[in-house]
Parts: sequence; structure tokens; C-alpha cells
Amino acid sequence: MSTPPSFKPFRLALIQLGAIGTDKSANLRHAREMIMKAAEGDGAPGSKPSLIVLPECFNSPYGVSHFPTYAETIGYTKGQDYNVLTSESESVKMLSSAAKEANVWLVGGSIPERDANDQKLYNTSTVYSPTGALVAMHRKVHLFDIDIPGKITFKESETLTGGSSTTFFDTDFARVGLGICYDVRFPELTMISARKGCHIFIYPGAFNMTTGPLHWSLLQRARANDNQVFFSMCSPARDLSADYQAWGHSMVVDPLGKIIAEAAEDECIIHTSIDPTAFHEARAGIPVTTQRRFDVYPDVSKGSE
Ligand SMILES: O=C(O)CCC(=O)C(=O)O
Repeated sequence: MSTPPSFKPFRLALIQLGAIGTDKSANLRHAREMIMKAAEGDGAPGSKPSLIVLPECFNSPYGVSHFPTYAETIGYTKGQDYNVLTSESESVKMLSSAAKEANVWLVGGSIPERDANDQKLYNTSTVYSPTGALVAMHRKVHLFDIDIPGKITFKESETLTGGSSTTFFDTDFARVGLGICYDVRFPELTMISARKGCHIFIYPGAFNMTTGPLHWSLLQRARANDNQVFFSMCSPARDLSADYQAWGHSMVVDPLGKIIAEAAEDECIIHTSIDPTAFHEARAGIPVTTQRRFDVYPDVSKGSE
């Protein structure tokens, strides 16, 4: 496994995107405008973010029937030498050019993706460097299939296939773990990448009005605290006229499990500073990262390469 980059202070911006409608081009145009706005910072000197994040399914309405209609072929699979310039995907082209123009790292939320070979559909997050290169992609591993009678029934597996790998990427300021929404409920996914040196996790997500108030913040705080890492999920804004109403409340949690930034429900950009001191102090003060008893239970990060 490669050595993680050293963890340096950086600014993070989450775009809690609103107005996600049925017109994909309009969704992409709006997302681009918001990326450019986020890249300006919050007005304070030095507040330009190094990393900008969009929410889950930012280019289409969120729903199993929409995924086949909106799916795009990215043209690359994990492990290949990504060369974004040859991708035909409208969304990938926008994200790549926006990252380059804004000169930022960009976690491009997620989009419905169609695999070029087997035509299967995935819920996929793509990541870009400030040169516009596609540096990572994560296919949602755990599909959101739940049934809470009278509240919410959702079955992503009706049209999607689950991904089959853990994902992280290196920037010049941190190693960043990546997952998507329902993936947050599975501690192993975060734990594996955390043990491989991730400093922060970014999960584009879109919880709902039932599980949002119950678990959105709890799960992020739990994953942050278990692994003593920063943890952040970016949601779409709530749209009461949509079939699927997102919880909103995009947030950033520190390695002690403290919420350091949180949005309300409406469209907004939240800007925050990520300070490695909090990471090092959490690990020095409560040294669970060196106290694990792999003689009693296995290390789940081993053998998962
Ligand atoms: O886990 C949940 O409660 C919500 C998950 C979700 O909305 C998703 O995976 O898109």
C-alpha cells in the first residue's frame, strides 16, 4: 500500500444543491455555476476551498425509474489510466472542466452510470484533480433497499448493481476516503480505508425525511469517532415538490465526533477549515488506533486489497 500524503490544513466546501429537476442539462448548468461560486470562498481572505463536493445524484431526480434514463457511460473503470478528455459523458465533461477552471479538487457527487461493457447501471461518484483529470471513481457498494411500512420503501437494486471495491484518493493535502450515502451504514467500508491512512471521508448522500432525523448525523459522528477521522456527507437541498425529499443538513464532523459545520435544508454552500491538529490530538489523547486487539478479532482492512 502506498504511503499517504502528509495531512495539511485545507478548506472544504459542500454544495447543498437545489433545483434538481428533470432537465439534465439545466441540472448540470446549475451545478457548474455553484461550483464556480463555491470556488470563490466565503468572502474571507484565504477561504477559497481546495476541495469542493456535490451531493448524490446531482444531475437527475433521485428514483429507481430515473436511473436508466439519466445513466451515462463514463468510459473508464477503476484501475485504468483515466483520461477524462476522451469520455463522452456530458456530466464527466462538465465536472472535469469545472474542476480545471476553478482550480480545485472536486468530488462530483454521484451520477447514474452505465458500464460500457455489461451495460449494468451503478450509482457512481467521480473525482477530479485541479487539472481536470479523473482521479477516482466509486460505485456505491451497498444499494439502498429499505422498507419501513407507511414511511419509505426504496429499492435501488431494481435498476442498479452494487460496486465491488473500497475507494480512496490522494491529494496534495490529505488521503480522502470515498463512499456514497447508504454505504455509511456499513462500518467496515470506512474502517478499511481508514486503516489505509485516510484522514477524511467524503460521502455524497441523500437521506430522507424518515431516516434523516434518525440517523444522518448519528452515522457520520459514529464513523468519525470509530476511526478518528473527519467525516462529511453532502446532501441535495430539500425539495418538498419532489417525489423523493432529501433531508439536507450537509455536514462536517471532526475526529472526536463533533459537528463543525452543518447546513439547514435549503440550497447553500458550507465552507469549513479542516485542521489536522484535531486529527492528531484525537489520536494522541484517546489512542484507540494503537490499542486494537487483533489477537482477539481480525483486522478487516487486511486481505481486502
Ligand atoms: O440509509 C438511509 O437511511 C438513506 C440512504 C439513501 O438515501 C441512499 O443510499 O441514497
